[in-house]
Amino acid sequence: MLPTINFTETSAYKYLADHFIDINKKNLKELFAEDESRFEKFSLLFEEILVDYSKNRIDDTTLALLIQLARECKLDEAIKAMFSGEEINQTEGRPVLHIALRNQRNKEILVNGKDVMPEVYAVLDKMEKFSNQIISGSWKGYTGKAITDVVNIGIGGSDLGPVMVTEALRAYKNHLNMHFVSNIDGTHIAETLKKVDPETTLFLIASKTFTTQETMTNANTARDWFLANGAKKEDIAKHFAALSTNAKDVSAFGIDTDNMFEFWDWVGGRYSLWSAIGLPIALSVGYDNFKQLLAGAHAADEHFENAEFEINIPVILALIGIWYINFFDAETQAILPYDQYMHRFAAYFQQGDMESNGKHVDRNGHDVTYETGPVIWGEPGTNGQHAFYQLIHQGTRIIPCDFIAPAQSLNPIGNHHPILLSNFFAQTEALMNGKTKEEVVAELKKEGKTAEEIEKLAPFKVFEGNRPTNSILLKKVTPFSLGSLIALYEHKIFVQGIIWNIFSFDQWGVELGKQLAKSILPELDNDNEVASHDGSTNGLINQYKSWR
Ligand SMILES: O=P(O)(O)OC[C@H]1O[C@@H](O)[C@H](O)[C@@H](O)[C@@H]1O
Repeated sequence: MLPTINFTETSAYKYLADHFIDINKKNLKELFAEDESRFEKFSLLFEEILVDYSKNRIDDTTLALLIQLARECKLDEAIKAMFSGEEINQTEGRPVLHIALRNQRNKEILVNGKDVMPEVYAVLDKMEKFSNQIISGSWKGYTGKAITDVVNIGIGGSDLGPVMVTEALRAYKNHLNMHFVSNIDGTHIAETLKKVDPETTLFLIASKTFTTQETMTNANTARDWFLANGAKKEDIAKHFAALSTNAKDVSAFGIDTDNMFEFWDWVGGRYSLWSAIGLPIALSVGYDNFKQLLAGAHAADEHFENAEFEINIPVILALIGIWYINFFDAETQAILPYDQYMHRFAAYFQQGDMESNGKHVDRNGHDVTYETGPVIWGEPGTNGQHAFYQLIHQGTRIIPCDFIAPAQSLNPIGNHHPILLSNFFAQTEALMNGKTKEEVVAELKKEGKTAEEIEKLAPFKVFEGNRPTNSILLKKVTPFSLGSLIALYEHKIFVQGIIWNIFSFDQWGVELGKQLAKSILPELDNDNEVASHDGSTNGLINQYKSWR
């Protein structure tokens, strides 16, 4: 059982509320001027990842109080509970053990008294064998040709993780063409099927439950297309595999359970890229790289489980997030990778964070009286700079940002990388220091503007600065470093959920829309006017019927 402490009733929270009044008067520039050792104090090096959190509106007292808050909320007990396989997903009656999927030290992890590691290793072995066969071409399609294209059909956690990682590790990929179909919109599968040949395509049907409407509809369409283009039912075994926890429905679909890669209900969908759901990753970059990804995540798990809170990256990042959300009223958090390969990283953690911590009921079943999970968003730099950074620099809202960049480029062409990184460094500096009126006036004078022009223009050119950022500098994006980075973010989400006293591993909020869609679908079968809903929904459905 997880602790159920209301963090706003802890003494640390009360001290933080007082301390906030002081910090809120200070700006980051002053904090740096006051303390020359901020960077040394407020940065952590883990493996080949440097996390600099010194450009945050914190000082020694803030951090000490935030850590006291974590202690009062019994974060240490919660971490132990997760790592030891307790049923911490209490609303679904399950443990939360993505850490077991990357456990590399042959340590037993017990679920209901049974060690899950032998099963985990058995599936990994099966993934290794299968991915080697597909990559080497020894696995043949129904006409004897090797597989050239892999189409992963899945949605949410059964899509976003593999998409994000295969893109982030594109520099490591082999000859296989990877495709991902998630949307129920027929366009997604139609456009994908135009690109592939049934004789050389492998379909992976990725669904934890094997009941998700979008995935099953897309899977049926793919199977129909396969059978309509020359293949026979018995050929399905060579071209369809399932990644699922639901063996019964997998075989009812017609997939041989030999081609089923299993995982378990203790793996949450949005934490499942480390499981059989990661098969497209193993296919795209090879099994050894997939194992490196797991190894990187495992290293981060060990850090999270064992490091003192003062030097624990997920704990520090989570607490700083709470500082902004619950004291500065920040509503969003931007994730800004300066790495084109990581272009889906923010989208991935949109699900990871928002589906985990978008909750308004605490672990006692009561409405919370404070804000919980932030809106997560972001795009890769420098694209974002030319689009939405205006609001980050000069808007009215505080938007804490994580800037992420690799020191070494996987495509070191000309001076692209130094230019990219000069922007990465410049942005956090600009956000922190801003530009004063005096600086603006001096600049305008230099440009030869008149006193009148200067007076008019100056207010618009002032940057107040004092805008907080974390900088995460990786030596290089490798399967190992990416695995670590993802796991650090996962654990950050866990820590925030513990402090907010919410359940981070269920997602009841996605069910209502699904239920209503199911009840509306039969109403769309005929042209009768609908009157069973509210006026707006009736009006929309009836207009749709008149236009289709
Ligand atoms: O893997 P499944 O069972 O098809 O589920 C896909 C997604 O379904 C969504 O409804 C859930 O909110 C996600 O968490 C999940 O990842």
